[in-house]
Amino acid sequence: MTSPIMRVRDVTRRYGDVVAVDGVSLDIAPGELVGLLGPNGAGKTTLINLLVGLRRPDSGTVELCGGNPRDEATRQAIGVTPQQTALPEAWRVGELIDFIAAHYPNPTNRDDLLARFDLQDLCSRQIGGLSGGQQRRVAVALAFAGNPRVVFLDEPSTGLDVEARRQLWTGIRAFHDEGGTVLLTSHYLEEVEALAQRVAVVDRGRVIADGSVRDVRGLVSLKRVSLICPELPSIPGVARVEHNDRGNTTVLTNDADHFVRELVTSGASFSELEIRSASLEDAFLSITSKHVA
Ligand SMILES: Nc1ncnc2c1ncn2[C@@H]1O[C@H](COP(=O)(O)OP(=O)(O)OP(=O)(O)O)[C@@H](O)[C@H]1O
Repeated sequence: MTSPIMRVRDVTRRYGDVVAVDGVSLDIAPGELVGLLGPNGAGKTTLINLLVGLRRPDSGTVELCGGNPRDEATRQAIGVTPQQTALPEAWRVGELIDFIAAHYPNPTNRDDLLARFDLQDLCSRQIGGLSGGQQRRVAVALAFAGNPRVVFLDEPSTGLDVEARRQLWTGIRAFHDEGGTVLLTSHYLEEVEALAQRVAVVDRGRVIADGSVRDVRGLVSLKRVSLICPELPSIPGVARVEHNDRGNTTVLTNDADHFVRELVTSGASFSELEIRSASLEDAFLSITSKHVA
């Protein structure tokens, strides 16, 4: 079996009392494109920061390209786009690409990089004059300027419209098709589905699911049934039940039709029944509760 290009072993990282990453182990093989999915505060950014050497683990080990991510030699093989970037406003896009590329021994050709991310028309524009979405596309393209082996993208398409997002995906895919390894975080299942083969779901600092995009898709085929039902009977096939203060009950289930049939057959009194598709957040809750159980 090929050695992993990223190897995380029993890693824990705390900030004061907050355990941001809690005993995580994760291997990523060369050429994989992996999506990290998880709700706000799950620990995704911290995991990336540990992998790129910006943070040190409190315990456990992190290996990148067979070395320590804090070594300069290792870092020359990677490209990173953080969640938030502040690009120099007075610089032109082409100047910034050249500046970043100059830090690497064998950088990507500037024209190829611009073409890959459909940025040719912006090359001589000043960064400060670009829209937020255009700046974000530049920030993502910069991760590829050093001709890296591995790229880390933290929420790459935040703030982008559908067209810009697709252009970005094309550039990321082209890198992956040439054998590049990518680890990206996203709140958009659609994005992970469009790009990744593998998804690791992170919640409260732990990897609670790790599988194919199809597996995770299966998790979000859940339906959210809300109703008022003072005495909800026990019905098989329910992933999660929540009651709120206003007397509403929410049920997550893979088979809403079956749930409703059983509810009616039980004779329980209910009102205000409503069925919707579950959100990704719901899916996280459902797998988290299974994980805890
Ligand atoms: N520098 C810091 N100091 C204190 N707490 C931090 C710091 N960075 C992160 N945390 C906390 O660690 C936990 C994990 O945060 P992290 O940013 O890794 O999550 P995330 O999954 O990337 O979230 P989001 O999707 O909102 O970006 C959160 O509870 C966060 O408040």
